[in-house]
Amino acid sequence: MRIIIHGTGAIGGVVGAALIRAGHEVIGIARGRMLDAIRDSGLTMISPKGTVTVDMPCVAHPSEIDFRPDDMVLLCVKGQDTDAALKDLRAAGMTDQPLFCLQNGVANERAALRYFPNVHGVTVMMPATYLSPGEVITHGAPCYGLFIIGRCTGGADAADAALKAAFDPANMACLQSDAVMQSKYGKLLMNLGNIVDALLPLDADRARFTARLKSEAEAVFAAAGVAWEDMGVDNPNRAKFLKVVDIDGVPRSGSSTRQSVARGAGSVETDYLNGEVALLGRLHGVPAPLNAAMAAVAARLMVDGKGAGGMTEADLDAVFLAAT
Ligand SMILES: NC(=O)C1=CN([C@@H]2O[C@H](COP(=O)(O)OP(=O)(O)OC[C@H]3O[C@@H](n4cnc5c(N)ncnc54)[C@H](OP(=O)(O)O)[C@@H]3O)[C@@H](O)[C@H]2O)C=CC1
Ligand SMILES: CC(C)(CO)C(=O)C(=O)O
Repeated sequence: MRIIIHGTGAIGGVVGAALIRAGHEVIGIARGRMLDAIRDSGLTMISPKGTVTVDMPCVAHPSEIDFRPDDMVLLCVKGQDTDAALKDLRAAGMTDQPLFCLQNGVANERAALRYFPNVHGVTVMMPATYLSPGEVITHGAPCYGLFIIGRCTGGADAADAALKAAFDPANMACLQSDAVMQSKYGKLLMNLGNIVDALLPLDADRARFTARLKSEAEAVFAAAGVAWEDMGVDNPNRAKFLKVVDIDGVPRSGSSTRQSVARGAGSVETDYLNGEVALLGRLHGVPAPLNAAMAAVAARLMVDGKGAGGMTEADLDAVFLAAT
């Protein structure tokens, strides 16, 4: 089995490095300074277990890969980059190989089913950061991360068993689920605070904002008949496999959305997180003004090109007040 990782940032980088360390054949698809750095000096992964550097064969585009029947593809780009990545994979010759979406949100699997028949969801519980080109970190212990996997349409099959067999010995706890999208909807509730984390200074009180976004989303899910599994700290598998621990000298740098803003990535995933709630609300006639407002604020942030932490709690209070 060969494992192709599309998007070697925080998640793809840690997963790729861990799989290579465990002896797997991995090919990364990377771009920009990350691609140059990996080609020049390898990929360095920092974790609570220490620092390792691996050689990761990388290509700049799927068209450079001769797809084989025994390939599996791990999609690790942010939601806003999914459609382009999927089209590139199809044009490059990928057909019915298993595609695993290691992504937040619930829209990626549906997008992938438009192009491919063999689509699997992955709920990613891993506090990872793209530190600099060629360098990623996970603050997860005792495992680097916890992954819930299964066919996105329900059930689990031989491809899920094969991914589990690769992940578990690579210190990435992997649990098969017959209803993986339920855990992904539960994870989505946690990610509604990503944009709040990106907007506010690090010492601000985020909880009162994220609680309101979450409760609005729960009402939308109820109206839409969406079942979800709580993936928060009370989830029994969290305590067993994954704690966020300190690593000397490298503080956890915030949510994946904050990381995008801080890195000047030029786009954020909010339309596929809070925007998913706004979409579902509109489809089911349930208002979701707070989540819709967060998607709009994120879009504005990209236009204005402002950095992370540039909004005060009072600014955000005003946005919430205007939205309701
Ligand atoms: N980071 C975390 O702690 C967690 C993240 N997640 C989820 O995992 C997913 C991945 O997030 P994360 O790893 O943080 O994101 P990153 O931005 O760190 O990594 C994504 C990488 O994919 C690259 N990329 C995007 N499109 C292409 C393309 N067409 N060709 C080649 N490379 C491409 C990006 O390049 P560029 O930088 O140039 O855009 C970037 O290097 C997201 O859905 C996120 O929400 C889930 C749990 C935790
Ligand atoms: C839950 C959280 C915030 C963990 O880092 C995450 O999933 C993300 O950063 O996108």
